Amino acid sequence: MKKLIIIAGPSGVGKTTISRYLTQKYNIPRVITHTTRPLRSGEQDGVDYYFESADSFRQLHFFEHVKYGSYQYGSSRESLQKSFEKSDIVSLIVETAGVHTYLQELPAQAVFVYLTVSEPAELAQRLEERGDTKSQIEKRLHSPEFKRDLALDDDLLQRAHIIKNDSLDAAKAAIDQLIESLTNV
Ligand SMILES: Nc1nc2c(ncn2[C@@H]2O[C@H](COP(=O)(O)OP(=O)(O)O)[C@@H](O)[C@H]2O)c(=O)[nH]1
Ligand SMILES: Nc1ncnc2c1ncn2[C@@H]1O[C@H](COP(=O)(O)OP(=O)(O)O)[C@@H](O)[C@H]1O
Repeated sequence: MKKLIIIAGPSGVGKTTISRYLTQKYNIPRVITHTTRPLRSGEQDGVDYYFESADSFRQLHFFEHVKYGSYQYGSSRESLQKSFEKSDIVSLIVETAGVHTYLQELPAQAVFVYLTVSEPAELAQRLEERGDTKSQIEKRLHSPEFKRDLALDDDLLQRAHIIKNDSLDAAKAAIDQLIESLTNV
């Protein structure tokens, strides 16, 4: 059975870090999604996202898409298929509306991982260390989407594997356990 590990959580919590760990340790590819937001320093088109214009974004075939902050984000059917051609287990980073869509549309395949931290105030510092500018951080932290993704509704809470990422080593150990449980069935 194919499995889609859906990773969600607020900005700076470690979604990208954990998905990279899955690729490095388990060869689990990430479904590359599409966005109209500009590249951050260090990001690459086709690796971190497919960076789109408003026009090119409109022409894609989306499984689901959302507006987050000032930009559009979406996962295309093509990208999902491409990842499943490489591996039976793939990961996908989406915000919580996207999680709802996948849990509804692919209930048997979707494995939902929600990352948290004990001190949300630490997230701003992580974003700063990542190299986000002060104005990007301010905008993000004040967006309604960021505030919403600090917690889960009851529906999502029931389906979530909640992993605390205060310590990266502890989070990786929790992910290791999850992967073991998926590959032992
Ligand atoms: N629903 C949905 N959300 C996405 C998709 N791609 C990225 N996101 C979410 O968009 C939000 C903003 O992503 P990004 O600008 O990279 O910021 P970051 O969370 O600080 O790394 C994050 O919560 C992502 O999970 C997508 O294809 N669909
Ligand atoms: N447990 C942790 N403790 C401290 N810093 C972390 C931890 N996990 C990730 N980071 C760092 O925090 C920053 C944000 O992580 P990232 O994976 O980009 O978050 P997200 O994709 O959820 O926005 C990165 O610089 C990353 O190296």
